[in-house]
Amino acid sequence: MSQGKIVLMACGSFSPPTYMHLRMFEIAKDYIHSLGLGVIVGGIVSPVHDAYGKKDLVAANHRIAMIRLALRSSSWIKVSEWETQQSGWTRTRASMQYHQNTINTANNTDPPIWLPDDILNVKIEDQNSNHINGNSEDVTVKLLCGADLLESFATPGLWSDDDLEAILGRHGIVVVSRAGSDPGRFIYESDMLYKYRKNVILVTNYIVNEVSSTVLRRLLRRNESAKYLTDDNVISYVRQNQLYGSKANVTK
Ligand SMILES: Nc1ncnc2c1ncn2[C@@H]1O[C@H](COP(=O)(O)OP(=O)(O)OP(=O)(O)O)[C@@H](O)[C@H]1O
Ligand SMILES: NC(=O)c1ccc[n+]([C@@H]2O[C@H](COP(=O)(O)O)[C@@H](O)[C@H]2O)c1
Repeated sequence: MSQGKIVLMACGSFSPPTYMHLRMFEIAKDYIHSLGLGVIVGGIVSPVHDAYGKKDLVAANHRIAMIRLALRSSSWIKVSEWETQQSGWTRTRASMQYHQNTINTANNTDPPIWLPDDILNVKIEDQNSNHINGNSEDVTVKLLCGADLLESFATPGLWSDDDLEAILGRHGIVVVSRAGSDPGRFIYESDMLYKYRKNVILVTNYIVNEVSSTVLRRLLRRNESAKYLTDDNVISYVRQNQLYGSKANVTK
């Protein structure tokens, strides 16, 4: 069953970005194409606003610069600065709607499509909010996430039921497995996820890789080597700017 044109959107801190943050786009794209579940026409990395306030969240300008460095070799994944430019934290549902509306308003041409970066910088008030599911040629923005983010749906008070209904019902999500997670069981045990299970694409990552931003930050602040866990340019950027307690003169 084809679901038409899809843009994958990953939200998170990306503080700093790791290879796995980008690898999950490739794994998801291959899976969706191999099963004919849709046509991936783009990928968006949407870093969270500074006001999200998570521990070790460095300023958005640094996180965006690092994501750009890590994405230099990608032809289809782009960073969106939009969330970071709002006056505060934006709920994921609103961000997905904004990006979907923007893409569909600006771009109803044949794939491969992509938008110039400046289109992603428009304010939400400028958007036509009635665009969702209006045209069969429209792009659907789906949330791309690891199984831990899916499991956060059950954290009391973190996600509203309305938002989950919209994300699952109108957009859909693509979940990449992580070590120790059982997303299939998690979906079965959640009434909300079970109701919308046909809009949840579960992707098994057989090449398990548990690199995380936490692991990278630990290595960097201890001035140990973080090489081959993220792009060399990201590591250099971290050291040059002495982020996460790292030192500028370390070369490994
Ligand atoms: N190793 C991984 N495998 C699958 N998904 C991952 C992996 N690392 C991160 N992700 C996913 O990337 C997205 C962004 O995550 P986030 O920025 O919180 O990264 P993180 O590395 O888990 O961060 P931190 O260690 O700071 O909590 C989330 O959907 C998360 O599930
Ligand atoms: N209600 C919501 O929309 C909601 C709740 C919690 C986290 N999130 C998003 O999930 C991501 C979580 O990132 P971390 O895993 O780095 O904390 C962020 O992009 C954040 O905005 C959204």
